[in-house]
Amino acid sequence: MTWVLNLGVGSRTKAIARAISGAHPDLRLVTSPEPGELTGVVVCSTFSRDLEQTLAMAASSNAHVIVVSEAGHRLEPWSLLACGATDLMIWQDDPRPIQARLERLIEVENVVESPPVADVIRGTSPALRQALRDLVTAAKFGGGPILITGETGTGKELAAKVAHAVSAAGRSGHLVVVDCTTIVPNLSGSELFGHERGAFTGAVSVRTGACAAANGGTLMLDEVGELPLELQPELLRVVQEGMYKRVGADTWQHTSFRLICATNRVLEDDVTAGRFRADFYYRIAAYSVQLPPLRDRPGDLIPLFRSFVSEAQGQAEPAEVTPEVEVALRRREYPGNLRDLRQLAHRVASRHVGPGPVTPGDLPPSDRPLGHDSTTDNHAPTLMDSIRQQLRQGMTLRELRDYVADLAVTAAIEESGGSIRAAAARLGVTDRALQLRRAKRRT
Ligand SMILES: Nc1ncnc2c1ncn2[C@@H]1O[C@H](COP(=O)(O)OP(=O)(O)OP(=O)(O)O)[C@@H](O)[C@H]1O
Repeated sequence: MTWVLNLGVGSRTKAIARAISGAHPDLRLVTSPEPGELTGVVVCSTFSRDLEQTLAMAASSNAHVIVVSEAGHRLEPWSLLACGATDLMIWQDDPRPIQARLERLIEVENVVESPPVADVIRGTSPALRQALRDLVTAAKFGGGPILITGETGTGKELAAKVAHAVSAAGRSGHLVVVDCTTIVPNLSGSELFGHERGAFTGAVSVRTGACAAANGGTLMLDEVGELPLELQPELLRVVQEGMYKRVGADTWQHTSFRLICATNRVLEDDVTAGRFRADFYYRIAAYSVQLPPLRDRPGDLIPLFRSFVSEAQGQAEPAEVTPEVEVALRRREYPGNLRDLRQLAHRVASRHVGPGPVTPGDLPPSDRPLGHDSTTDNHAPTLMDSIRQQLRQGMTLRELRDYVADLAVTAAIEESGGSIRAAAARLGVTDRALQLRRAKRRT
């Protein structure tokens, strides 16, 4: 569902909103949205003091907001984008530019929700959703190399598979994955370029390398930060000109593929330290997509655990978990991100016998929390008690929502060691939205 949000009161504002709503069959007008209504794509007029609040609400609902402004109305585009707006457009008495933008956003969302993406990279948290939008936009609507970054186990290889599947390259050729940690420099990149018979000791026959195998498809260089420095200019030539020579050959070969690179390193630092070539880096980083660590996707933890358990047991329905197990899972750390979570779920699946939920005894001893107290969520009754008390004192639903949100903000900032950026990522809002919220609550 797509929405036009008409927050303004002036007749001109309403006229604009009506014109926009006529621009797309799915668009609807709402005047005072509730968080649950902010699904899909939202277009709103800007004449509202509630705009920042709406943007914060939209960010946590995975909704897009295109802010439509009248010509001459001064707005701060960069701060609005930092607050979570998707774009800022000037109303020119023509709904078509807005319609075109909407159609693109809807197309990207549809691809993000389609089985080749959603069934492979599971999860619905705002941080992951944004990364998937970036990935789909680069893969489907851009043509250059894509650099996927993220901590170990965040799904970079899966993301490369998804990018291959949704890009034009996925329709004809194969996805060829090369793990750069396994490339032996003194074979001069035979894995990538192939070699002629007798090119070096052990080259008993001609070999076609990954560049040939990926022709018409996608070449993924996993752990690209480990690619030997001396091979980078040759690969740069392949990416730019589509030409390369097999090791020991005189003749040029032609190839054409989409390059996707993945790394958990900060390549800019490697460039500065001279460990990675700057020209190669800027070529492979035409589009950059950063996958969030699991700690920044708290809403995905339990659903993914449940689906990993059922996957390991060959069950269609996600496994249930008891509240104690849920608390223990939430308090655990996952340095290997999704890989850790999946392996833990598989260990649990080997012990758990259904029907019925996963129980504390299903957690292997080495995966159990230390001590008795940490297996129960002592905060839940306290919060409920305090909500009851506030209700008795006459707090409205809106005030209660703010009250709980304030507690969540405080907890996120505390747990992030005072870092607004990390807290904002955990809460699924932008840094600016969090700063604005705090500033507003202080006044
Ligand atoms: N969103 C996800 N949904 C389901 N499974 C996932 C998701 N992300 C990662 N996984 C699983 O986690 C494991 C690690 O994923 P993957 O190998 O793609 O991560 P990576 O970032 O490439 O890791 P590394 O940097 O260590 O190579 C795999 O078993 C993968 O199936």
